[in-house]
Amino acid sequence: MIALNDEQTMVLEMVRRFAREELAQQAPEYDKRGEYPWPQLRKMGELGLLGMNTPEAWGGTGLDAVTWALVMEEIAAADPSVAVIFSVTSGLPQYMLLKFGTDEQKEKYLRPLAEGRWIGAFALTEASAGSDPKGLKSTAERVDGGYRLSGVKSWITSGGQAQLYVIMARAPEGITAFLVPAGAEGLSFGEPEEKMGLHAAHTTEVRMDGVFVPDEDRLGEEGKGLHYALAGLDSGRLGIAAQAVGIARAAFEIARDYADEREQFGRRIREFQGVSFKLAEMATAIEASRLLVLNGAMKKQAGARFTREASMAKLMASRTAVDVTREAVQILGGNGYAVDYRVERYYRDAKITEIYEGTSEIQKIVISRELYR
Ligand SMILES: Cc1cc2nc3c(=O)[nH]c(=O)nc-3n(C[C@H](O)[C@H](O)[C@H](O)COP(=O)(O)OP(=O)(O)OC[C@H]3O[C@@H](n4cnc5c(N)ncnc54)[C@H](O)[C@@H]3O)c2cc1C
Repeated sequence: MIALNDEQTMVLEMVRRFAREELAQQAPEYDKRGEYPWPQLRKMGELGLLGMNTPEAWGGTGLDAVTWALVMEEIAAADPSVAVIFSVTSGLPQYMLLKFGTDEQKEKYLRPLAEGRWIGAFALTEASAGSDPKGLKSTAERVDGGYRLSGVKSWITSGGQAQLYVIMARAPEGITAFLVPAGAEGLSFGEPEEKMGLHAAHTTEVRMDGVFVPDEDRLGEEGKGLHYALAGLDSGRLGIAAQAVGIARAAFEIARDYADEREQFGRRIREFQGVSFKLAEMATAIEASRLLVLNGAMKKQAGARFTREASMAKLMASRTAVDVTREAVQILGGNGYAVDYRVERYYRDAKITEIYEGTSEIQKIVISRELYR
C-alpha cells in the first residue's frame, strides 16, 4: 500500500468507522428487501463523501482522486450496492459536469450533487446499444428554444431515485449529452430490474416521451455527447475497479479469519496447503488490483490522460473480485453457501463488475487500442 498523508489517513479512518457502523450492518437487510439505501446515502452526503472529488467551489470537499478510490474500496467492502450508486453519482455526472459544464450548469446541477443533496444517474445504454453505444436510437429533435428527447434507456443505475439524469441522445449533429432533472415532463421510469446481485442499487428503464430540454441544459457541444460519455467512463471505470477491490477484500477477510478457526482432520484448515495457497493467491491479486486502481487515480489527479490505466484497473480488479469471492465461498465450505456468512452476497455482487461500464472484452479492446496510440 502507498504511503498516505495525514488528511488521507484521517478521511479513511472516518470512512472505515462509518462503513462499519452504518453500512456493513444494514447491507444484508437492504439486499434482502431490495430497498434503495437512502438513509445511508443521506449520511454520506452529510459527511461530504458524495462530492469528495469535486472542488469546494462547487459544493464538494475537493479531495484527491486517490482518496476517492480508497474511500470507494471501503464503502464497497461494507456495501457494494451503496458503492455503485456512489461511484456513478460522483464518477460520471459530477465528473462530466465539472469537465464539460458551464458555470450556470455547475451551479444548478453540480452543486446539489456535490453537496450530497441529490444523486446523479448516467443514461447511455439502450436495449440494442450496450457495448456499442454508437448504435443508440434515442432522439433529440430540435425545437424552438431546445430539444425534445424520445426513446428508452435500459439498465440505468438509480433510475427512478436519482434527481439528475445525464442522457445521451441523437441530435441533428450527432450523439449529444443532456441534463435532465427527475421531474421533467415526459420522463418516466420502469420497475427495478430483478438482478443476481446489487439488489439495493436499483436499475430501471428511463423512458423519454418528448421530454423538453432547453438549450442551456445541453451539456457541451451538440454531436460531442459520446466523447463526453467516454471521458466520463474513464473516471467511472476507476470507481468500479475500486468497488471490485473492496468486494474482493471483504470476502477475503471473512475467508482468512474462517480458515484460522475452522478445524478438520484435527487441524485448522489454513494449515492445509490447499487452503493457504488459495489465501496467498487471493491476497496477491487484491494488492495488485489496488495498485492498478491507485495508479489510475494518480494519473487522473495529475490531470493526465488515464484511459489505459482505468481500463487495466477495471479488467484486473473485476476478475479479481469474481475469482476471490468464488474462492472465499469455497474456503467456507457449506457455510459459504449460507446467507449468514455474507460471502455468497459478495460472490453475487462481484460478477457485475465484469459487465457494467464496459465488459471485460470491451476493456481489452480499449487497452489494445491504447497500446498503439
Ligand atoms: C446492474 C447494471 C447496472 C448498469 N448501470 C448502467 C448505468 O447506470 N448506465 C448505463 O448507461 N448503463 C448501465 N448498465 C448497462 C451496462 O453498461 C451494459 O450492460 C454493458 O455495457 C454491456 O452491454 P450489453 O448488456 O448490451 O451487452 P452486449 O453489448 O450485448 O454484450 C454481450 C456480450 O458480447 C460481448 N461483446 C460485445 N461486443 C464485443 C466485441 N466487439 N468484442 C468482443 N466481445 C464483445 C460482451 O463483452 C458481452 O460478453 C448497467 C447494467 C447492469 C447489469
